[in-house]
Amino acid sequence: MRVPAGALWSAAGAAWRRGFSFAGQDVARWFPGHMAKGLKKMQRSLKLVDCIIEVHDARIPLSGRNPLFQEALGIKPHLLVLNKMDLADLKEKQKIVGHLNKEGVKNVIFTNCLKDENIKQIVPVVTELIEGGYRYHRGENLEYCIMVIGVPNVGKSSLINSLRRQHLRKGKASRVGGLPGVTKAVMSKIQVCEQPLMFLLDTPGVLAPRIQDVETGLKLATCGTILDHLVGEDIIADYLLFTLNKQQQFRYVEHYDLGEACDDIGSVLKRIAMKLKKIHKVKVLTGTGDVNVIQPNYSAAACDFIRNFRSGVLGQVMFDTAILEEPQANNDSDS
Ligand SMILES: Nc1nc2c(ncn2[C@@H]2O[C@H](COP(=O)(O)OP(=O)(O)OP(=O)(O)O)[C@@H](O)[C@H]2O)c(=O)[nH]1
Repeated sequence: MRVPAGALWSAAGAAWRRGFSFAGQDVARWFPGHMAKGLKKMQRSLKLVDCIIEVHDARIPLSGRNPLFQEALGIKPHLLVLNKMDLADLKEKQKIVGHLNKEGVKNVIFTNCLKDENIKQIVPVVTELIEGGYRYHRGENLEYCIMVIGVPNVGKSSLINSLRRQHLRKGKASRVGGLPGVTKAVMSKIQVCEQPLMFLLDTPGVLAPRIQDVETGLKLATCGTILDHLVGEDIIADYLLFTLNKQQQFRYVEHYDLGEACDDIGSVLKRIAMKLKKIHKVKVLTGTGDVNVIQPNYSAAACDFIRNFRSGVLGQVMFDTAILEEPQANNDSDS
């Protein structure tokens, strides 16, 4: 039975954090250097490419994308695929698309690569973009070549596999992983469609995300685009709890049988650990020597909380609602 959100919003809610404290976080450490190399590799293959499909996470449609790639890779027809739509709260979908349009991103498709949702929309849009552009005038060569790019773990390999399932009825061509940075192989050309003949270059997921501030870094981390240990599971779990509460997404309360929502990560993790029976022995130094104390395993609880969120069990979330509310400058250039 689902408990109504209002019932979980106890009087304590009034005392909850209005903002998240980002003090002491060093985002410069969060992104490994190999990502810069990826862009160089992509530039080398660019001559082959007719269109770029940029994949990003639908839960962070307005943050973390790196607009520098456009400069580095040149002006090519561009489609933004906002993947993992099954995990995103898309009540404000039209607003999101409007915001992106104003930023110059004209072509946006929301997808779920695990269930092949909306995947069939991609080839017609890409075909139209290429034929409407410079390529159409090049004549005889009717083979289209597409480059897939994006920050780590947003589903680039899953998209390629999904396109193949939809158009070729073929199985996996591209390795899919649960951790950021799985796609490291040299770029290979993978056929995704027969009519028109279309190939994709599966690129490494090495576009460095753009981190304007610590909060953007935390959004990216919570969505799994940075290895958790670089940021710290405890910090990710705390930011996740803050976001779930702010959006009144209280499924975690039911899932972990907590009774009511709470804004204190320490007590939430303690209760999760107890429920999951995740406890461990810790040596405590006392005046009379070492004593073994049984304590809740906060790290294990944090990992479980984050993993369940990423699998969708704790409900859908939109991390960029605040950006949608901000006034936006009109930057209506081609993208
Ligand atoms: N819920 C959900 N999960 C998805 C979707 N697409 C991909 N995933 C999962 O996201 C994780 C990353 O997917 P990949 O396809 O490996 O992502 P990638 O961008 O190629 O990753 P890198 O190799 O790190 O660059 C995997 O666990 C996928 O199963 C989706 O639409 N919905």
